[in-house]
Amino acid sequence: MSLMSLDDALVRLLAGADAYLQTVPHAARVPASVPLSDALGRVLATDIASSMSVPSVENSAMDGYALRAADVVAGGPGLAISQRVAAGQVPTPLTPGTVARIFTGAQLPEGADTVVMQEDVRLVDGLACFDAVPQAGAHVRGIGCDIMEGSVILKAGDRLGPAHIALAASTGLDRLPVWPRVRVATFSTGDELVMPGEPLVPGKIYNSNRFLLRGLLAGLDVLHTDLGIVEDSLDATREVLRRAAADHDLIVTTGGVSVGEEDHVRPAVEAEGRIDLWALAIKPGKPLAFGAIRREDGAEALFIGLPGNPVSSLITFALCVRPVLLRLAGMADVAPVRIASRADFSWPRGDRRREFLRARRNAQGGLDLFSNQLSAVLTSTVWADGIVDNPSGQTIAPGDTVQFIAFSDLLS
Ligand SMILES: Nc1nc2c(c(=O)[nH]1)N[C@H]1C(S)=C(S)[C@@H](COP(=O)(O)OP(=O)(O)OC[C@H]3O[C@@H](n4cnc5c(N)ncnc54)[C@H](O)[C@@H]3O)O[C@H]1N2
Ligand code: MOO
Repeated sequence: MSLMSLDDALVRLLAGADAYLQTVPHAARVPASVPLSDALGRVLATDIASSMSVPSVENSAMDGYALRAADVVAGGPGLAISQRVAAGQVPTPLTPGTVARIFTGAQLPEGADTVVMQEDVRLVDGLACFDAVPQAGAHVRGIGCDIMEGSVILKAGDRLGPAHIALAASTGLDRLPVWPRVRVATFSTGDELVMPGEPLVPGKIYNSNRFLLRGLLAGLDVLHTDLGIVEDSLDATREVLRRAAADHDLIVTTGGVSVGEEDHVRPAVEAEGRIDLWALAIKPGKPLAFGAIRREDGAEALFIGLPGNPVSSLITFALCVRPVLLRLAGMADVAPVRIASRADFSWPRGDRRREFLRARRNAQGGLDLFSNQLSAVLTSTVWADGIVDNPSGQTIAPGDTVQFIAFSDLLS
């Protein structure tokens, strides 16, 4: 079997996602305007420019006294306190030669250019006395020091996290335009699978991949339909694929994509659509399949078949399904961040395939490696907090620099 490089496969997968988006009827790709409280995890459909500056008026960064720096004489007799401004109040212009008592976030009186924090002010007979002349402009938050009116604060394609939504809120926006959620159907194949809670009769194993996919998809904020376990037969697999294609953008399966006679997924996809690529030069995850399933109306749903070994499922989801989902959701930049890191382990035999080794950051700033890297050993994925992206044939000695991808960047 000839294996495709991951980079080539990603080009094809993303081209497939882009081509799919072109086939979606215009009416189904209209951004929805959602309230901020529903925007978390959604992908922004347009750039957002702020209609106001933040802050919109000069205000104080400290509890203290607002004044004109030029009025202060170090060790002098002190200045009268002419007004008190709390946050939310509107001050009057500052009487020359006086100070205003002011609190954090309160608007600066016209004529004041500086705030002195209260710890640096002595009150003597009701006058504010200073031991030093403050630097003009100190502790003043200028108009627009966070956001200038008209500037772009959020970009089309941004995935909206808590900070994005808070930034929009700070400019008074109460709704944001987002793309529709991607619709994903999943099923597991394998007559050996039973669900947790059921008795484990001889020959069976528990279905862990179902929960893996559920969790991974929940983290990506898609509309997920879990079609359960499908028996190992060509007809049953074809029937579920047909059904799923009708109202989903992407179908993801686990298991049944290798070369055994009981691996019905690829033949079923070929019968109901087409396979565009199969088998990658990566370990784990070699037998990944990508293609499409025909719909009755002539359009297609995308298909990705993940290998059944649980670690292979997780790694191929992270490396291949996630970028496709993010692209379908409206994001341009879908590559995870690789961090150059120090290996505190040795890996004496590189593989012909590019390897993704389960590793964990240690307190010394290096990486430790899980002792068992078999693709059936799910324990490795809980122990690890990311993967080392190890090129084909590469051995690793302690102290070598390797490329690390954190699960936090890869699984959500
Ligand atoms: N002769 C060859 N055999 C295999 C090859 C090969 O190139 N030649 N490739 C191996 C590699 S690499 C992988 S990865 C697996 C992938 O096989 P499949 O995708 O067809 O998956 P299955 O055979 O159905 O299952 C593999 C393994 O994973 C377990 N499994 C499956 N589904 C689940 C699930 N939902 N939850 C938990 N565990 C699951 C299954 O019991 C098997 O142990 O093929 C190799 N074979
Ligand atoms: O590619 Mo398989 O996923 O190595 O075990």
